[in-house]
Amino acid sequence: MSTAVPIPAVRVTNVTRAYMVNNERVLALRHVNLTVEEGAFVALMGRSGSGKTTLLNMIGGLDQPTEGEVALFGQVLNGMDQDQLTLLRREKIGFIFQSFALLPILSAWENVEMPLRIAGVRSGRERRQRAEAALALVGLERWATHRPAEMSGGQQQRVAIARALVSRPRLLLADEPTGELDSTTGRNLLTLLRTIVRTEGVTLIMATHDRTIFDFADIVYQLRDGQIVE
Ligand SMILES: Nc1ncnc2c1ncn2[C@@H]1O[C@H](COP(=O)(O)OP(=O)(O)OP(=O)(O)O)[C@@H](O)[C@H]1O
Repeated sequence: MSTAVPIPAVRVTNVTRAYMVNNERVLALRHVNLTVEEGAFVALMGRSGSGKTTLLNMIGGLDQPTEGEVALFGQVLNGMDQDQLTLLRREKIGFIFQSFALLPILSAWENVEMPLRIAGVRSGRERRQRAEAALALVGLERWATHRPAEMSGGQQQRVAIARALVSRPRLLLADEPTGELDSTTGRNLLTLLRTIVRTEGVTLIMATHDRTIFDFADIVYQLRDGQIVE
């Protein structure tokens, strides 16, 4: 009798990424192996330039490995064309950035519904309801009609989290999401993200150099010079 082994959310196998800089080969990642189980909150810690963003970009299908393989939920990304990668990102991944990346002329709910517009959800009513539900998840239901400039940094990042969640992705990728927040707001945001991982069953991979992550993540991997060292 065979026991079913769960398929991990992310499997990175022997990934190397080389860039050419002034005719020199720079290795942003060197033979990285990483498995992330579904529903886990995993942090990638390391100094600036250690390869965190490059690794997140590989996992999100935004960049291709020079060597090695990346698989999401058992689907190998290598060899997919841009259309397939775009579809995979749209359906499976929510992205959160350090700079929030909200559109300033749109209200909170209009920012949050944008991925649904892009994905072709026709019904305005459905988009609105889903955007409001995502805003409620981050505690901003009363801020739906406000524009980013009327909100604090922490609130703007929560809008960005709602936007990342509105398509109900199975994987969230966050690059330094607390980088522009003061430490109390940063801790509140990490608490919220951990709650979302638990209640929504989503998998979260976060790049950070903020050491408070040790209080929140299930597993913290250290990157140094393009390698996972512990
Ligand atoms: N597009 C690129 N072209 C050339 N070199 C790059 C490129 N992207 C990254 N690198 C190099 O790869 C290495 C890893 O960069 P990466 O941005 O992944 O690090 P990081 O840990 O995310 O840093 P930070 O915290 O500053 O974002 C660095 O040496 C960087 O200069």
